[in-house]
Amino acid sequence: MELPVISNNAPAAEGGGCSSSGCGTAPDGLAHLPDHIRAKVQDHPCYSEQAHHYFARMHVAVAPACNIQCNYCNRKYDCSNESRPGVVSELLTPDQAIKKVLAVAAEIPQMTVLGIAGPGDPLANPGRTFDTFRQLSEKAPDIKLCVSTNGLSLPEHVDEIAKHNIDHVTITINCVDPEVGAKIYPWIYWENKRIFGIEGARILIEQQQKGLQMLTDRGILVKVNSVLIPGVNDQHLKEVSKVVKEKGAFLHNVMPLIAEAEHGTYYGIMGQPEPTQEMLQELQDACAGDMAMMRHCRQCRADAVGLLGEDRGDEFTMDKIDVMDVDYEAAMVRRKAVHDSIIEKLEAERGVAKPKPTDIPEGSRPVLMAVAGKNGLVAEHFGHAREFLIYEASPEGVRFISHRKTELYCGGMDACGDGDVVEAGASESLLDRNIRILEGCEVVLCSKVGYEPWAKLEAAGIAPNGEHAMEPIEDAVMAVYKEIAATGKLLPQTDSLKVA
Ligand SMILES: C[S@@+](CC[C@H](N)C(=O)[O-])C[C@H]1O[C@@H](n2cnc3c(N)ncnc32)[C@H](O)[C@@H]1O
Ligand code: SF4
Repeated sequence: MELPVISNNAPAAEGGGCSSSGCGTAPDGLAHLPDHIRAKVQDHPCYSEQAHHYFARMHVAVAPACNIQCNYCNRKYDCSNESRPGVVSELLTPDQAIKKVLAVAAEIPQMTVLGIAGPGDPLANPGRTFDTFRQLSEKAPDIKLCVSTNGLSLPEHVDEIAKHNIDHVTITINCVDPEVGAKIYPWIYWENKRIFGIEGARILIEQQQKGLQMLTDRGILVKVNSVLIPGVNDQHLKEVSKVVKEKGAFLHNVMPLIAEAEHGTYYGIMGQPEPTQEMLQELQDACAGDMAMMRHCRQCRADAVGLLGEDRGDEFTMDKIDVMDVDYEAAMVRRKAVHDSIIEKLEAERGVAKPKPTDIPEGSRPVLMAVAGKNGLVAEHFGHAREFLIYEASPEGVRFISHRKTELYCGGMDACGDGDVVEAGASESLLDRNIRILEGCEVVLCSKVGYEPWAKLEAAGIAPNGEHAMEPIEDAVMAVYKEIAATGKLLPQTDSLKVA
């Protein structure tokens, strides 16, 4: 069954959907979806860019084992500051997981989605995984269920997935060519033996493609994750996007490889380079012609809790949960009220198709802006932001590009830049590093910024802007773009931008 695709890719073709607020169609591209599909994605923070500002997710780490080895994965390494896939602090039994989900859902009513994504492969631990799903579908029917898998055992579990009403499945597909696969997967465990190299990759690819087809035939939404590995599959992922789209995948999430040597992965140890921001965006744009792309993935831990981009896992460790008194029946009433009010707001936003901006001169160049945002608003102090959302403003409108992670650089009471600046290393302060991370952006929008970061941002050619605090992000970005356009600095002959 061919599923309709979320049109969250921009620049949009004429008449196409677009996430941009200025391209003449509804933001987030959900408006054109059939009602039953929209209902599945509009409150799912991974499937809808708009929803991720408001709705939270959680993962429970019930699945320790894996049936393949990826050259980028080492599930053993944990560190409280570490937020990346496969890493967990506490492995849970299914019963503990249920307790935790009910406690978190009662505490965070906007938590709509429960995923099992490891720390190994959920389908290599089917007993623990499906026990968790079975209990949850009985005890918390208002929570959407998701599973992430490498796909090796997917075909044999599709019926069970359907039985538990799991209508969102993520498959990691890094290649459709076994020769490429052999460079990513040293071995798989298949029919009680280890199979190495090209033969192992061939079986894995076959199983992934078969599982994908079986899911989409049943109308289950599939997101495909692909890890972008420079020099290994960077030239190949466009083909992957095309193939999975043909099989009915709903969304493609191309994620950057994380390959730090201290994580102890094969790639990390071998010095395999990670992709740059530009490589990632270029590839996402290239694949966008074939299907809808996810650009807001935060590559969560296997026990993440909260909005994408935040991790509240420390508030919900089992020792804390064990002493919580949860009345889930009562919580469900509150959860429904919160859910419905957010959906109402999102529907109202979607109903207002913003026209293409008229007061931007023809031929104006696009501008990248970094936003310290929260809940869809320009809401964070520059010094408090742990990530910046990157938007592109152009004559077509505003589109979300990506996020960039930063670190709290201010150790003082006032994190707006007036406290003690923490050193990142011998040669660079965290503030300097954060500013380097924002390279390529010409404006930073935040609710407040201190004197020191202000001066350093300006020196780096990035205009700090605190004029749009608490405004909706896309409106604020467009307002600043128009201000810049009015100065005439966006036309082709202009060299550098300086906002007055
Ligand atoms: C930890 S896995 C768990 C689910 C399942 N085992 C799988 O691989 O799909 C979740 C996602 O993180 C990705 N991932 C794991 N380690 C990574 C790394 N070092 N860099 C980028 N992505 C990584 C996986 O490819 C997968 O898409
Ligand atoms: S399939 Fe998932 S859990 Fe297994 S090695 Fe690969 S990334 Fe790690």
